[in-house]
Amino acid sequence: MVLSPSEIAARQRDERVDYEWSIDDARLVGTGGADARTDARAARFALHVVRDVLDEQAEAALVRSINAGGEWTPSQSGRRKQDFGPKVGFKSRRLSAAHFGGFPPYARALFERVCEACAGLDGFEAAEMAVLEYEESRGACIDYHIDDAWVWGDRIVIVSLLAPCSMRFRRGGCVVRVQLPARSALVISGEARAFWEHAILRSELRTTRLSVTFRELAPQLHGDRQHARAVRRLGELALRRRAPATSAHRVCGGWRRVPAAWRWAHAGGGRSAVVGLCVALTCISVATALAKRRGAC
Ligand SMILES: O=C(O)CCC(=O)C(=O)O
Ligand SMILES: [Fe+2]
Repeated sequence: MVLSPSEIAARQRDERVDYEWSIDDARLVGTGGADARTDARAARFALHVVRDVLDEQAEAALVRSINAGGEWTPSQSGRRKQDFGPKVGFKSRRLSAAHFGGFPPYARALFERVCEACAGLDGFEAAEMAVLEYEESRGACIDYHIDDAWVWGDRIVIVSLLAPCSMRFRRGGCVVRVQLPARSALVISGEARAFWEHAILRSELRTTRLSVTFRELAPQLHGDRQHARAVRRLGELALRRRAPATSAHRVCGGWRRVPAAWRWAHAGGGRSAVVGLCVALTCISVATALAKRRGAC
């Protein structure tokens, strides 16, 4: 069923919240709407929210880097995004990293800070970093969804910037509301990741908020021959390995910051360049030989 924006807004207004997720003691607090059915659904719901992974100064610097370093593109439901990761064909279930040039320079410090602050991120290899902007004047929001599990792994890490918001989780009619303060990190994994849809309602955003989401690849992609190249390239260029001294921009730059000629060569133009050069050299030698012969005559 496809709902119009006004129908979605009406449903969102009517939605009852059964539980609030209490950040500081990591448990659900019933709001009075809960009953035995919702209790059973919520029994194994768990999240990890960590306050103040950044201080205000670090947050301001990060927002400056985001705005200075990347190009915003319009996304759904009034959001704008900057996406660093593979191209994902959601219908075809194909992944390509041919144009992936790495995360922007600020990503490494942020990722390391988040890994230090949050438990349970051992072995997390970020394959995508997505920055979203929710501007309240555009009525930005994100509708209920579950992040695609064929491409993304169990853990999703979201850093909230500039404004607090609440994210709702829903499963079979049971709704949990989670407060996300600015500068906090949220790790969605386990049941909350696999079975609960999440959303941010229009009505629960008062001022502009940014979020930075890190995703790891689904484990089955690592053994999938069809995606072997893409997986290797993501592993080499995202965050995991240190940049070789001569090509720091490959890890940290992203295509926009790389000189056009380099970008072209690495995007597949290199082979054509070699062929072009060979043709040109052959033409020059033929022309020179002809000229010599003419001179000799
Ligand atoms: O912006 C957020 O906090 C949530 C983003 C999200 O759920 C998504 O991109 O799938
Ligand atoms: Fe999501």
